[in-house]
Amino acid sequence: MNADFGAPKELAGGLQQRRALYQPGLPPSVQGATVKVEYGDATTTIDPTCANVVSQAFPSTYGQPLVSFVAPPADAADADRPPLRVGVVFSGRQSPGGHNVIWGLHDALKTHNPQSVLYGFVGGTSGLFANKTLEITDDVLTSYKNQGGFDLLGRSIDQIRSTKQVNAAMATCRNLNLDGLVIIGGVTSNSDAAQLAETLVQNNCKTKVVGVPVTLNGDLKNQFVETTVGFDTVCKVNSQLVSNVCLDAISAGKYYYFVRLMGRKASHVAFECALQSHPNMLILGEEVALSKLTLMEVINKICDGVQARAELGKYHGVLLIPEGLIESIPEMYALIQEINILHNNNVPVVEMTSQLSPWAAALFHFLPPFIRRELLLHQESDNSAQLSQIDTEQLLAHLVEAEMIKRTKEGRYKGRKFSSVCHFFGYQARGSIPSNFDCDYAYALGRISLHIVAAGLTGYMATVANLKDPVDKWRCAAAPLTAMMSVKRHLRGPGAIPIGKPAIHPSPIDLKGKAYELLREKASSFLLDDFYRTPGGIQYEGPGCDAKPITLTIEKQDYMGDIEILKDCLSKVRTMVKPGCSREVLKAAISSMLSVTDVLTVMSHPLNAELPLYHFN
Ligand SMILES: O=P(O)(O)OC[C@H]1O[C@](O)(CO)[C@@H](O)[C@@H]1O
Repeated sequence: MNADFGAPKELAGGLQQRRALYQPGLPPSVQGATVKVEYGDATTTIDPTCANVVSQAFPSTYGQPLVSFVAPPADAADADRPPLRVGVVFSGRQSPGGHNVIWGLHDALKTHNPQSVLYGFVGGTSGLFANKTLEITDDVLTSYKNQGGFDLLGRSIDQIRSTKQVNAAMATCRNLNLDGLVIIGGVTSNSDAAQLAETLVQNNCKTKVVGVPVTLNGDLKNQFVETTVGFDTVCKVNSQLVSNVCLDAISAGKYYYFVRLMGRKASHVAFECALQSHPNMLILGEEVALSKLTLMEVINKICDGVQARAELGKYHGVLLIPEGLIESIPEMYALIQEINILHNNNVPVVEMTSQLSPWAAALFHFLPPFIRRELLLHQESDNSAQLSQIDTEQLLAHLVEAEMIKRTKEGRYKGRKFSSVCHFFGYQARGSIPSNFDCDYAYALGRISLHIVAAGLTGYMATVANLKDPVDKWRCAAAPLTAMMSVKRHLRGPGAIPIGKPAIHPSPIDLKGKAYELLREKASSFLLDDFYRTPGGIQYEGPGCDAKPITLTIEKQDYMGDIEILKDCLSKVRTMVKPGCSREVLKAAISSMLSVTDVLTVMSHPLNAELPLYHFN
């Protein structure tokens, strides 16, 4: 582990230094030293059928109200603000923007009272357990502002769960006399934050626990949380990489690129990247799980696509695969579960295959050796397989090739030989310099975290609503972690019994949502027309620097659109179509050159009816 955490780092000239000077936008309500805290309705849980289980597991922190932070009235008396002692820990995996949470927290803490102290736990959760701290000061932060990675403090495991771990965390809180502990991470870390908050209350420990939604996966999403820190950056970087391989593919016309994207079980990253770069195929884990597609059905679906393209004389293509796809295929999921049980029973890896059920063993032996080895790796802290280590893209490419050879032999496929190249895009994007959106969002969440502690609230997550709007319209709030919890069930349907411990679970893609509907509409055009889009690299200044995730924008679209986007679209379209053209021609022109968000905005804008008129005035 790096012994040098917190040391100033040398920023290369140019972009990196300019980024360190970027001042994140801040919603007006949290710009001052104090905020007005408004309490809303008491909460239950996202899934009301689990309310009893959650309330029993969290007797002290269940049912707390929603909280909003608004600007105090101009004539409000300046209240006494005693100094606070706060700790912060990176618990979840690295995600671009994480450093800005600490920066925002630090600035709010010092504005609250300059005597306040912020401790960062060195080495993540293991630093929290061992009370290894670094005092965060403005000097320490200087070279980490708006920078990628989690290298200011580092991280270890995303887990504060066992009795030993919880007791160690509590001992540190007591030892440092902390008023607050801010835990940065995704669904697993925030579930653990809820449990720690409850335990601290029950043990009369004064430390207030706050969770911050930071994960590239974008899967901590619910009625309180619109998106997570890092998702935007990671999708932008990956979309650029995907679009690069699309252009490479179409240039030589000889390879199918199979690209697996990080994001764990939910397919948000792959979905967003598909909307940004328009590859030929996207296999969503959520669709596969819903339709209960077997591995060979997935393979046949891909082969049908390859064959349809070959009939048009196309022997290249780009296919996106979420890393969680493997667990969405029912028989693979069942096999992984059997392996997990063997791990939990401490069965040595060499003995595992002999202890699988007959059908699981048959499937296991059907798989190529590299996948077998990867499936046997020890599971993650959330009991899922080590998805980043399983080369699902290679498995699919291997099986598609075998199926295309079979179809050729049977005379069902007469095209050229199928040829593939595989990629896994994950770590490359995870360490990226964060986008403006992630810098602003993370900084605001850091500031909100301090207001949660100062208000004496525990077991809350810092949240921001209205994210699709400019920063001055963002609404700052806090939601109880227990309100986001549910319990896994044995069976589907009304008789289903909740089992296991309450937790915040990853939210899948909404297959009834507007973004999905849009993608479905475009699917056959994506497959056959090579409707590739080149979003380019992240823009930090100038046009495009304020772009938000497409999925966030579409789902939150109020259909009044943004007049500026509309005008921009019109000026581009003006160069493409003749005056008086039909609506269809206009729509085709818009679709061919603009992003799906822009198309949606333009086509659904109230001015749309007058487009041809407006366009040529
Ligand atoms: O390989 P690592 O660093 O342990 O983590 C990989 C996992 O972390 C994430 O990047 C973030 O949760 C996942 O998408 C991925 O499966």
